[in-house]
Amino acid sequence: MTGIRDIIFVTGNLNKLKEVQMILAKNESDDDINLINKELDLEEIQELDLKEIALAKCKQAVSMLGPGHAVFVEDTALTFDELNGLPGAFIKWFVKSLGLNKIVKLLDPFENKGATAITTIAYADENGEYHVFQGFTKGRIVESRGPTNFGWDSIFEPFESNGKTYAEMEKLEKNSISHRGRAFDEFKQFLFK
Ligand SMILES: O=P(O)(O)OP(=O)(O)OP(=O)(O)OC[C@H]1O[C@@H](n2cnc3c(O)ncnc32)[C@H](O)[C@@H]1O
Ligand SMILES: [Mg+2]
Repeated sequence: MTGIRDIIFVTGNLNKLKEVQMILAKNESDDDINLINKELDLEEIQELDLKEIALAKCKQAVSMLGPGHAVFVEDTALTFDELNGLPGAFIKWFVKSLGLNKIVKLLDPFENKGATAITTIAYADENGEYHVFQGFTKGRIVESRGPTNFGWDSIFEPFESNGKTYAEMEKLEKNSISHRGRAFDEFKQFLFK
């Protein structure tokens, strides 16, 4: 499919929105997305299955917006190697209730500080069909370094970043290796295939 398409992104997270706008700003072809942000209060089901969470979020968005729109949501998780998939999607509540320093301390008993950042995108097309895309970035949990304005950016050091935390990286650099950047690579491939 070619041309400009209106796609609604439902999120209340401005940091996320800014990254997604940057990621989608330039396409390889003439195709383009006109990204429309809607801030709807979506309930997040308590689940470990990331695809189920994103799909449930997207279905809620569709029921609030009505049929006929192309709409997507994304849900971002952080899993620790030693905690078998946790905190996963619950990372949001860990950041809110514990704060970054206590999250780092959770891993004190373990030598392995390995973690994986995962973005799951759930997209409902104009015909009401659902599609899911994911991106993964591996790294490790470190003492907080860099600005702390975006979630757990300052305690996650990707293996591909030459020792920088996400928070210490330029946005373009982060997007080029990030969980979000990779999930949107998949999404764009699907949209413009
Ligand atoms: O409205 P939505 O899109 O749901 O936005 P949210 O802030 O609720 O986001 P999530 O449900 O995906 O929760 C993910 C948590 O991880 C944080 N987060 C998301 N992407 C991140 C990134 O790239 N780097 C660091 N923290 C991130 C975010 O601030 C939340 O605390
Ligand atoms: Mg959320």
